[in-house]
Amino acid sequence: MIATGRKYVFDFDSTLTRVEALDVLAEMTLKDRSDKEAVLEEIQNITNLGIDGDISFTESLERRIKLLKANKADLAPLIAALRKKLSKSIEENISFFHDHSEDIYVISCGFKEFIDPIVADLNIPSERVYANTFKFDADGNIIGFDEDNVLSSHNGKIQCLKDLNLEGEVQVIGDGYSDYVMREAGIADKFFAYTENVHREKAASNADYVTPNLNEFLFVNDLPRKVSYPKNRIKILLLENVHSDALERLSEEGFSVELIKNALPEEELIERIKGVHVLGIRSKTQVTQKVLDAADRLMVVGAFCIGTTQIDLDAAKKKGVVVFNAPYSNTRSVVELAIGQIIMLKRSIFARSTEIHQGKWFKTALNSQEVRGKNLGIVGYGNIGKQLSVLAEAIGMHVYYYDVSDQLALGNAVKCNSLEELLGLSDVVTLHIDDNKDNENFIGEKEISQMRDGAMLINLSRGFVVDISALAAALKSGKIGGAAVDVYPEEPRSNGEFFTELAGLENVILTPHIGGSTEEAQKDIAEFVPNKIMEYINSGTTVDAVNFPNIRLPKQQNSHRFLHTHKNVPGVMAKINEILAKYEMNISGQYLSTDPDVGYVITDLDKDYNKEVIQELKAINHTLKFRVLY
Ligand SMILES: NC(=O)c1ccc[n+]([C@@H]2O[C@H](COP(=O)([O-])OP(=O)(O)OC[C@H]3O[C@@H](n4cnc5c(N)ncnc54)[C@H](O)[C@@H]3O)[C@@H](O)[C@H]2O)c1
Ligand SMILES: O=C(O)CC[C@@H](O)C(=O)O
Repeated sequence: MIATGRKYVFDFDSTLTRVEALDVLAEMTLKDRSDKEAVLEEIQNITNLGIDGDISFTESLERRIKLLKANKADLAPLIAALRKKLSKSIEENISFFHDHSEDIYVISCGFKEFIDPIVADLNIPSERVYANTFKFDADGNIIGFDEDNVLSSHNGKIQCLKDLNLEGEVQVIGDGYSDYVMREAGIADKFFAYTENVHREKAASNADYVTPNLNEFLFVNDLPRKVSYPKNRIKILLLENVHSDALERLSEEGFSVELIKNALPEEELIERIKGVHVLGIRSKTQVTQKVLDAADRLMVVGAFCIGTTQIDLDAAKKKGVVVFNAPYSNTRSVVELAIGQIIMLKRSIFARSTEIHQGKWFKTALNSQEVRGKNLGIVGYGNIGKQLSVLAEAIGMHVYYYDVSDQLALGNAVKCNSLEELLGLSDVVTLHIDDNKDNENFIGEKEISQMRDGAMLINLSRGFVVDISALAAALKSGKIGGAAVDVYPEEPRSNGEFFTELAGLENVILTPHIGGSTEEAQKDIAEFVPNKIMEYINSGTTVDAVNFPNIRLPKQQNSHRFLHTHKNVPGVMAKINEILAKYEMNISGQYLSTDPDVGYVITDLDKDYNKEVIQELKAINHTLKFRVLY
């Protein structure tokens, strides 16, 4: 795999290190000066002008050294600071520098006095470091640089590389235009614009290849590297305006993330899903069988909400696509809204408020009651229902609940054995059943007729749960005294026009599916779901996946991890182990999790093995997905 005769020429500042060394030196030497910020800005401007070739490099160097007012004594702390500033992916791939030491050169317009000790840690000896050197006065003050060094002159890197007369393919890796010029002059064969620390447009637009980190560079060159698959190659598409923290978190991890404000219709999603590894959605995007069929790379769907019926979970599983959601992040937000709505409905507040908006004063106690001592009927005693139960009791309500599954009563809440019983008892009925499609028209004409006259209805669960026409009729007739509705059978994909039969009816609070739309909930979701996604991508862990066998995996210890997802049919596990045995793999751990449809086998192995084993494992009948992690 190792290409013979290839030479790698690295830039130093902002490539091997995350910083420009002279900027760091300036921070040190100027730290007690009142004009520090202004001088620092000037130095940085001059640095950038020099890097982009907008002023001659010699001029940039002269001007910066004058402003720096540095001394020999400043170099030791500078070196100590730079040691801590190696670029992240350079640090991760130290073994590349050790294994290829003979073929690696540093050509920098920085200074050997600080570059040599830093790159020595990377096993690059001083004789393969080409850089400027300082001039000092008798007191050790830095007063200039060796002007005879080609690297102190404009485009000096060209001459330096020419003089080296390297054999074989020469690849230059650097962040600046001054690195590209070696390729432009025809002395280097390839220029990789290195953007891990800074993206310089002039360098990137001319590059043969833009590499966001060393892992990508090594991947492209098919060289051994720290990670099996560079994270920048993992494409994440986030829809429906999920909180920007999610974008930040996933981008910081190194993934390539795109954010779109709206949900996409099926045809558009089918186009956009190609090449996407992770899809992030909320409640509006339908991830159908057709979408999943079009998804050629999809590994994970993150539902940035509670509900997951918008996703064909079964089809996803059969394709080895894992789905995560955020089951608790917005629970409290929904509960608080429900409490507010119960009070607002019982006091007819929206009717009174609307009148004043229309210029009408109507002070009355008509249809205005306290909630204290009233009966609240909670249908669906799950995460939301239970929390609401506790808060409603705290404001003096009597709580009754009904759930299809056996749920323990909290506080003094009383369990009802049937929906009819609950409906007949409640002054306010609030729906918190799950988004199971069997719950369609769960509350219709019949159920409404079983409610107390003048009782209120709240729906914060799913739109299809209530027959809207039946509700509208009951509100008009006065059978129902008021309603709060947050969810609708049909909801638009993006903000704009919307119409419902309930619009304009008195004592009806209508909200656009915002039960979980609080800053707190969205921020929490933007942490919870990306963490699940990253855990799965980085380690294979599927804890809390909603459609997949759940398994928490131990940390990989200096091993490669094979993750094999297959249809749960007899013989696959045996076949996997037969192949591992055939290749005499040294297994350090093996984990299995299954459900009736899918088997998920994870094997940790010694790093040295015949790579043909991968092809054989992928070719096993009934394999749904296979990947290697390291
Ligand atoms: N409006 C919003 O913005 C918003 C925000 C969050 C959640 N939700 C929705 O709220 C609902 C509840 O969320 P949760 O986190 O409490 O869910 P959950 O799964 O914890 O609880 C749902 C409960 O409903 C029960 N249930 C299901 N069908 C039932 C039926 N027919 N009769 C009686 N009980 C039934 C279940 O057994 C379960 O205990 C979900 O539909 C969710 O999508 C809406
Ligand atoms: O934020 C959303 O789009 C959905 C909110 C809510 O219905 C949920 O399922 O969590």
